[in-house]
Amino acid sequence: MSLNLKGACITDYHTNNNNHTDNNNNKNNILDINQNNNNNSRSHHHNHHSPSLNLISIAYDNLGFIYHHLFNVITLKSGLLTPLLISSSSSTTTNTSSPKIKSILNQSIYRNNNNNIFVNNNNNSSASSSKSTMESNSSSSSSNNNNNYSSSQPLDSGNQTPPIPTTQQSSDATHKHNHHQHSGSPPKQHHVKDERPISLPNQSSPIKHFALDIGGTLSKLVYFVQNNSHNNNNNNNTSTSTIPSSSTTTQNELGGKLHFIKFQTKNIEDCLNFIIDNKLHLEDGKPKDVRVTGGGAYKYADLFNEKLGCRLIKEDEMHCLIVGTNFLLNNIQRESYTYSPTPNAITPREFVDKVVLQIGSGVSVIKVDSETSFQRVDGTSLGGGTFWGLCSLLTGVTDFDEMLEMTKNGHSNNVDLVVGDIYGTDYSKIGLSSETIASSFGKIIYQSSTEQSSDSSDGNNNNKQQFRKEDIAQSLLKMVSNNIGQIAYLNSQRYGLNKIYFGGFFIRDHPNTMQRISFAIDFWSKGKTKAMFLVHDGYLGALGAFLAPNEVAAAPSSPSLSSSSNSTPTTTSSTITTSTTNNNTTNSTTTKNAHDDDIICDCGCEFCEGLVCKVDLKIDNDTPTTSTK
Ligand SMILES: Nc1ncnc2c1ncn2[C@@H]1O[C@H](COP(=O)(O)OP(=O)(O)OP(=O)(O)O)[C@@H](O)[C@H]1O
Ligand SMILES: CC(C)(CO)[C@@H](O)C(=O)NCCC(=O)O
Repeated sequence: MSLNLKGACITDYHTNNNNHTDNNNNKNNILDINQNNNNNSRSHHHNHHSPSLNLISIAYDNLGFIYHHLFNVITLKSGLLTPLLISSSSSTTTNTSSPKIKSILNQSIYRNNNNNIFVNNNNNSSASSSKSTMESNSSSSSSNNNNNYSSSQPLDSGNQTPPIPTTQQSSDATHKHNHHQHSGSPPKQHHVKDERPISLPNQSSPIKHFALDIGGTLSKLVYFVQNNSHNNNNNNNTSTSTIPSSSTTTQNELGGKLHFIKFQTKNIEDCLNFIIDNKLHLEDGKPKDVRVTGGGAYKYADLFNEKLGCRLIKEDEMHCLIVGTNFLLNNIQRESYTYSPTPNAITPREFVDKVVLQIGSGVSVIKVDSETSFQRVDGTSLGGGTFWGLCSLLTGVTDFDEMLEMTKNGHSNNVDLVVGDIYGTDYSKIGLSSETIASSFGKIIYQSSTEQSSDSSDGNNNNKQQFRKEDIAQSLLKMVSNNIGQIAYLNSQRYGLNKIYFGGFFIRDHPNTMQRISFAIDFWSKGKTKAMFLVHDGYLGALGAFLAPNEVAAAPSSPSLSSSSNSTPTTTSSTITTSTTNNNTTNSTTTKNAHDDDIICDCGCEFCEGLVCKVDLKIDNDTPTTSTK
């Protein structure tokens, strides 16, 4: 199947109506100041969040097959696009009287935590709040449990129709793997539909290596699978049950895919077993070098050597992060998107100075000056690990996906102290609405002490049980995301940059998370700074390590990144600046700028829509890089 994505240049991803998404929240968060503050430009910006634009963003959704079908069916074929665009720019209200439009507005597109997309009809709710939508998601998805990928799924299953996932579905390979641990020997087949692969249709030479980013929480693996000629252009589930060995790839087989999978770092053995089972580490039966970034490159170097017999080549984390980010922005047309729909939210063709925030366990803030130069300028320990850890402590839930589900059904104002609780009204003089969060979790002690004075028999603080897990989870998510948003904004101001890219597994396209961060940036910058998200947000570093042999920068206008970055992990105050050289690495060539032509996926994989890299990666695995330690 050939997919011509011509014209689909807007890469907004928006899952719901912003005016509705935070239905429970928008009365009590820091960002709602502007709703009551006429002086704030965000009230204007809110107009962009009209249902019509949400629809446009749905229509332009960059995340897969639903985009394609919805866009064609709803907008192009029905001719709805133009009227809706006009409506969105000229009015804050949308004529929703048409049954067709009504049904579309009640339809939400979701990309769940497994990066799969599905449509949900909220026909019973004209105000399709996140809560009601996600509730119906749960029910719709549970009815589709049979469609889950299982660990018996063939590894190279890129030609399959995407499943309708469950919202509770575990998304990392560890869980899948653990199901089989009792057997003593790990299964040879693993769940690998974890993240969306990137198609490399023009890849002409074999890629023999793989790379890892071993972080404090998750270990991310990137590997290449050459297209199997007899699987090509074939949508049925007949792929081989194991990854074709890299040593079996030949120059005759054009094209292939980059695959992405993650494991919990605390179960690093799972990752090693996956590599061993699929012989990723062997070439002609002999162990080859493996490129690893993240703290685990240091911590687990010996383990890799012992278990795989491989030499571990350490790649600098910040360096890989920026290499991976730049590569994606340069080469994957549909990689970046904004949560808030704006007309110019397209993947930039030219390099833009930017701030990149990596939200992993902790947060790194990196100022990127050019293709070849960057600095880590800030960081905070209040990151994804904070949310996960505190949420687990306070709610007893340990699964990250379950936590995020809980946030959707929470009312954080039950635990957060808002301005109205303190003032009894707005504090409009300084622009604070009564519903602005004055103190995250500030209401807990207030309510606890009130309770205690009336019932002092509870000496074990059991009265805290009155707080719902969902409310706590939502409050935590807001607290961490608002804080990250504020730090991001302040750093963008510090350097006069108006684009902030967010990476790291904390994001994972989660609507509430993106909404909080986007609103924070939007609010503080009065709409001038954009929060951008990336489809492969969790894999930036791993991809950077994968590209490290030659660090291909695909756009001909851009020089190849040649790094001389510091080889030691950075601290908050430290700076890494890559040297600026315009020398393309000898073997690093590009065939075309990915943006020059329409993106046509010819591999038959619906997952590849818009995630096609036209570059022919000439990676010389034998050439050591400057970042090799
Ligand atoms: N399935 C999941 N399991 C665990 N954490 C998840 C999951 N999905 C998302 N997360 C979030 O992602 C965070 C980890 O993100 P990421 O993998 O980017 O960081 P890391 O590389 O492990 O950390 P660091 O870069 O700080 O060493 C977790 O702290 C959690 O907030
Ligand atoms: C330590 C790293 C770089 C490891 O990825 C990350 O977790 C981080 O940036 N933490 C924040 C540390 C700080 O700057 O306060």
